[in-house]
Amino acid sequence: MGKKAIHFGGGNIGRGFVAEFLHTAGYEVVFVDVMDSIINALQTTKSYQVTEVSEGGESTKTITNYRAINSKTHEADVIQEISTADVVTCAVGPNILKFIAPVIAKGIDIRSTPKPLAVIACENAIGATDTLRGFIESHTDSERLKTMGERAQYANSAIDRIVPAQDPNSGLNVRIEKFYEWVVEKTPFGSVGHPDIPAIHWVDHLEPYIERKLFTVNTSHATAAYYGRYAGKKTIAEAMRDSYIRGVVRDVLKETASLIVDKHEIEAQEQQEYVETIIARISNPYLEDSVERVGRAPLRKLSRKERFIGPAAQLAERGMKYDSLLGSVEMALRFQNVDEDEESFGLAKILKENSPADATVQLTGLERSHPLFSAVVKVVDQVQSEAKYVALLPAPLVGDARSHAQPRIC
Ligand SMILES: NC(=O)C1=CN([C@@H]2O[C@H](COP(=O)(O)OP(=O)(O)OC[C@H]3O[C@@H](n4cnc5c(N)ncnc54)[C@H](O)[C@@H]3O)[C@@H](O)[C@H]2O)C=CC1
Ligand SMILES: O=P(O)(O)OC[C@H]1O[C@](O)(CO)[C@@H](O)[C@@H]1O
Repeated sequence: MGKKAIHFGGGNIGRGFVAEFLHTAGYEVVFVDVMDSIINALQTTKSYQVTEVSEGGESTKTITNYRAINSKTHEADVIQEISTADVVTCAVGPNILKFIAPVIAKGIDIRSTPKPLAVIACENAIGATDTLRGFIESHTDSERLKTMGERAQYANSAIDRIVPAQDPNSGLNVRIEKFYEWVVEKTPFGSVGHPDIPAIHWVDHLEPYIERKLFTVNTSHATAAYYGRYAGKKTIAEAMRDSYIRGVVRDVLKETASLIVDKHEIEAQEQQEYVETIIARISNPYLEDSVERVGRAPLRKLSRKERFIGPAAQLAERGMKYDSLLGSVEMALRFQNVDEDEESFGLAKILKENSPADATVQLTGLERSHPLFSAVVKVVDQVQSEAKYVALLPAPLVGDARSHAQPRIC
């Protein structure tokens, strides 16, 4: 029998990154999703295309050998597929891991194949597979947990490839950037050995890779998104063409680079080259990437281990500079009430209903005694005060107040 991978989340990264490389590695891919339109499209087609776009032109790959199951309506089928699969991956968003865990737990529990299942969560989050594993274990009988290692092995990963929102008329086809990086821990596979997926860079220690990625790619990308949206830019490329925003992004990256070089064994020169690659990537004019997509889910992005508070907290602990990161936090706090982004409404509510210190605790998870805490409280206070000021103005003046609130943006 051929190799089989079950992939949760047939969205942009699922189709345009994970499935592409699983397919290239010779796996049959079984997509699992809850969105009828995606499942129907995957069930009624035999192939879709992944097109890499860059200055060098376009190059297209055709993805075949897949099936799809809707876990909302066919959970038992998903469980059966997992029981005989080689690999389970997911790209559903870190907040969805708890919803996919029960079905994975059931599939793992009935496995009788000699080789354990390899579980790799492909989310933008530190330790996403560990998080998924925690949820899977909480849905597994305590007696069965003792032998879990015979049935499943779990490895954390870092994934990097910009897949913007797609043209609604493009069906399953995906337009993406050429660059990609998929780094996965190899130690959890021990003597069994890791799955044979050539696109993966297998490493002993993931932390330097995932911190470097999250605190460079995602910190800079989200900074451009939040400053860009505030300045009325539509896309990240447009934001990055603005000399003020580009300068801010560079300042922020100087701070995260100082942490990465100080903490991990990465040379300053190597980090600088990485920074330049990332700036070029996020400035890519061939990717129509909206500031709303890149800024999405601000509550997650403002949380304790994430792209802003994560590095700023570590810099504060080391007595190093973090003020540019605070600027990104300030702009992220202004990503409120954005259409189709539930978290942006949650953010507005938290800021409206809490004191600056309580809002800081709720949003960032920072301990009140942490050296970064009071600086973030000040920023929260500032954003809350602006909202109160604007709320007091008669409606016709609100537009003016907003334009006065943007003097720093060219
Ligand atoms: N788009 C990008 O450039 C990158 C995204 N990522 C990460 O990949 C993950 C997915 O991102 P995208 O593909 O952009 O999002 P997306 O929204 O395009 O795809 C997510 C998919 O998950 C599905 N889903 C939601 N709940 C589900 C459930 N309970 N069971 C099965 N499927 C479910 C959705 O229907 C959707 O098809 C996120 O963690 C993101 O941070 C990482 C690197 C790059
Ligand atoms: O949901 P998140 O954390 O923004 O993840 C998607 C992000 O990951 C990246 O693709 C980088 O790999 C960004 O382009 C993109 O904004």
